[in-house]
Amino acid sequence: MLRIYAPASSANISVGFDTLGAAVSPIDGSLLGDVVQIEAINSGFELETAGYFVRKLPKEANKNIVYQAYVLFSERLKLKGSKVKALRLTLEKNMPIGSGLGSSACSIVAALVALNQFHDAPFSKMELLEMMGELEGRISGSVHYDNVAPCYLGGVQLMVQSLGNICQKLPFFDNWYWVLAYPGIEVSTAEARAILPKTYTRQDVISHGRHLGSFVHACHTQQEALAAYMMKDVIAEPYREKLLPNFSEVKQAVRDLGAVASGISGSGPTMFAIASDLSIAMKISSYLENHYLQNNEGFVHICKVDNQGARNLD
Ligand SMILES: Nc1ncnc2c1ncn2[C@@H]1O[C@H](COP(=O)(O)OP(=O)(O)OP(=O)(O)O)[C@@H](O)[C@H]1O
Ligand SMILES: N[C@@H](CCO)C(=O)O
Repeated sequence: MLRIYAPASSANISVGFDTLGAAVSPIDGSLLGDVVQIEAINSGFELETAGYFVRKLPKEANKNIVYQAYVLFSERLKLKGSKVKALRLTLEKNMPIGSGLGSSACSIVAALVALNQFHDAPFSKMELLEMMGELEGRISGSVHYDNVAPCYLGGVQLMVQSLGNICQKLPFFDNWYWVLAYPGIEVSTAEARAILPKTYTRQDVISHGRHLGSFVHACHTQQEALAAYMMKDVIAEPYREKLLPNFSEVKQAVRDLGAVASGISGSGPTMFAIASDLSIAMKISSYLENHYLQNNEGFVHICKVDNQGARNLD
């Protein structure tokens, strides 16, 4: 029996819409992600579901993205001249849906990594990642890798999507704490994408290029202050902030508490704030608990970048 854990991720990092994403793990050692278990059975295929957020999943099994991952994996395996084994998949759905923490990515990545290992790795990393992107595209309406890539491979990933590589790992700042606050409400990624403009002004395009280029340069040259300063979003945040409760007020407050950067995690409603010091991260965490959470499904975690990505639990 195999048990694969796939961690939460924070896409965009303000400055890299659809092109940057970080895998994250709570510093208290708790697991923030989905788990997929796979075991051999005598014949056919079975899907079981468990976990706190299972009640939020579609009732029809074939709408569960884990089922679709199984179908896609089987089709691709057939193209390689092999057949899928008889197996039972169990999804432990620990991640809230529509959270901005890459919930569907966690399920997709855990399922495909488990299926690949169970069949003795017929697919390369990039082949598997391409399938992950396809499945993520079915959910959000367009293929984007900024959750699945870090969730699968760990670290902060830049989507290069060229010359045989979907992504490459960026050097980052080991001392940065990510305070992630999920308010407990749902924002659909597809809807949060639909409200974005179809075109941007030349000024926005120039600003975006300058911010992203400078951010990547700052990561490579380890200029922490420059990287934090460049974490500005002209593509999504101005149009999405209305989907988040009191976003601009809360953003200002976490800045006043010492966050070096803050913004929307993925398509929201989770907010992230970055602190280079644990005591500041703790102050921000308690502020967000008291001022950003909307109900008792919400939570705040102080995290660091998870450099491992998807992994075996046993
Ligand atoms: N295993 C699964 N996990 C999460 N969502 C699933 C799963 N299977 C099917 N879905 C459906 O996919 C959609 C996920 O929506 P959406 O992309 O907004 O959420 P998300 O992946 O949780 O977003 P985010 O990346 O912001 O966390 C929902 O309609 C949900 O019912
Ligand atoms: N880059 C995607 C991430 C979705 O989690 C978006 O912002 O729509």
